[in-house]
Amino acid sequence: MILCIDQVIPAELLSRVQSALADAAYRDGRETAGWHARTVKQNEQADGRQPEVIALREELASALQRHPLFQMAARPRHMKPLMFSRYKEGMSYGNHVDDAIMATPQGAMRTDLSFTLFLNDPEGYEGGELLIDSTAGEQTYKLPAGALILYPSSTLHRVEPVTQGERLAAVGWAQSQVREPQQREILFDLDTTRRQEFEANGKTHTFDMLSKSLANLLRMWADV
Ligand SMILES: O=C(O)CCC(=O)C(=O)O
Ligand SMILES: [Fe+2]
Repeated sequence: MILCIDQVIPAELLSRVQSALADAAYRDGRETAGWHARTVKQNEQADGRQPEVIALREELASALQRHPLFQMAARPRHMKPLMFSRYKEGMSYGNHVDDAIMATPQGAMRTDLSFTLFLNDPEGYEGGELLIDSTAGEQTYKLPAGALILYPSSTLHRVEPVTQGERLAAVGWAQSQVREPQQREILFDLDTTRRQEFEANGKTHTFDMLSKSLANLLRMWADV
C-alpha cells in the first residue's frame, strides 16, 4: 500500500523547518548510503550533528507519530531519526532499494516502511519526482510542501534529476509493529471502516464489533 497524506505537520512547524534548513550546514549524501546506493546517490543532507537539526527532526517525528493516518498505516514500533535532504540543480538519486536493517541510537531496526515528507512546493523545482516501482508499474510522486508519502521499503525507487531549482525533503524509515504489508493493510481498512461507522452513526454495535475484530487481529499479528 502506498499512502499520501496532505498537511501531515502543522504549517507553523513546516515554516520553522524551512527557515532552519535555509541556514543549516549540509554534507554529501553519499555518507549515509549503503555501498551500492552510494554509486547513484547525489544529494546533500543537513548535518545531523547540528542542535537545531536534532531538535527539529525529533519534533517532526513526534508530529508524525501523533498523526492518526500515519499511525494507522505505519503502526511504527521504531523510527530511524529523520534526514533532511536537498537536491540542487543536476542532483538525483538513482534506482535503489533501502537497506533492510538500519542503525538507530536504540539499536538496529528493520525497515518496513519508507517515507518522504516534501518540504518545498513543486513550483520551486523542475524534475525531482519520487518514482516508485510497484506491481502497478512505475508511479511518480511530487507532492505539495507538508505532504508525506509512505511506501513499502521493499520497493525499488529513485528521485529523478532536479533540472531547475531546489528540492527539499525529510526522509525516514519505520519498523512496524505489524511486519506483513497485507496484514497492515487489513488493519488499516478495518480501522478506516470503524471510524467511518463512528462518524456516521456513533458507537453502534457494528462499531463495537469492528473494534473487537481490529483489536483481536492486532493481538494476533503485532510484535511489541
Ligand atoms: O527523497 C526522496 O523522496 C527519497 C530519497 C530516498 O530514496 C532515500 O533517501 O533513500
Ligand atoms: Fe530510498
